[in-house]
Amino acid sequence: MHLSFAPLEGITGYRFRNAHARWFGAADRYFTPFLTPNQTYKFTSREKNDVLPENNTGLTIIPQLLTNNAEHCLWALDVLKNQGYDEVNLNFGCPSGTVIVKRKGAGMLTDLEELDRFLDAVCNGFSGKISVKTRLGLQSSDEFPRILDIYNRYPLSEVIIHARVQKDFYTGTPDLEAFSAALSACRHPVCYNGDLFTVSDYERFCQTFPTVERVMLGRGWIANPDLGNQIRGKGTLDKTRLRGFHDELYTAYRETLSGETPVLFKMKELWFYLHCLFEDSEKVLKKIRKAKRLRDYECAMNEMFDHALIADAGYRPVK
Ligand SMILES: Cc1cc2nc3c(=O)[nH]c(=O)nc-3n(C[C@H](O)[C@H](O)[C@H](O)COP(=O)(O)O)c2cc1C
Repeated sequence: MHLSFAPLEGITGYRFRNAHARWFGAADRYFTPFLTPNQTYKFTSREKNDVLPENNTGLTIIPQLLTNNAEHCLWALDVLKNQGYDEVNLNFGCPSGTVIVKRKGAGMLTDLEELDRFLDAVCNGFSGKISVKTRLGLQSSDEFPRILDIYNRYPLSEVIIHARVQKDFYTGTPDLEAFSAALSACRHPVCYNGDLFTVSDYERFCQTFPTVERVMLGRGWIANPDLGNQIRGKGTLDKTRLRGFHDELYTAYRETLSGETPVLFKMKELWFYLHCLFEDSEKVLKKIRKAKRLRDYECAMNEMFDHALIADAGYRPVK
């Protein structure tokens, strides 16, 4: 099975990916959180840093773009190609309201003629590989057959399906029936994404879909950074490695972000997921979330590491 680390904006940037790979072994591929090419024809420094080859040494990285403008997209593909990336992923899945109103992300699924024109221009203008990460539709997965007809017209290297529709955001359960229909009808390699949080989730999925060779894991792999190894039957999560991972990431944020507030913000986001690994973590998580200074954070974080680890932990949303 090919395991891809899903992009989570604000979390799985280059510092996270490097620390993850060092302490838990690299994912087969890491997708970057979306970069947003626009009329400035410039990436922000955050975006530049995230794809800089020297910030991603030894990792297989697929940069992801969020745009509905073919010219901006082709510019970005060219810049990325010159940096050595011969494969780029297009985001047709972001459900956020501010993205949808601009007809980007899952908003690209609103007007299928526009989607067709966009893919036509981008696929004809770029010689590298293009994959898409998509939702099943906006309101209903009944929309997907028509969307897939369009994907099937272009030489995409992969279709990654987050088996939900836009209006679900991240709630409810993935629509496996619609995924199954998509799997049969798609002429490209298909990668499944959605709610594989534990080894048992993964095994159940493989039993249901024995022909699927690619899955993408997001929240579950962040909540349990050892999930990939556990899926491969060689995971041995222990606090030493987890602490090493934490400390490397914490140090990297302190060295590269200015001031305590952005560092605290990043660490709080990480613990939103990571606390799932620890027994009785709710109270300590609250302390982490309330920390206003790094020294408060360190106290709360040390207290968290005093808690026992849960053996078969998986991501669970905070109540
Ligand atoms: C906070 C957050 C940020 C995300 N950022 C991105 C992103 O930049 N690009 C993208 O394609 N998907 C993004 N996603 C969606 C994930 O990549 C993934 O599709 C989703 O979490 C479902 O997979 P999972 O159930 O394994 O987590 C984001 C999700 C969350 C919760």
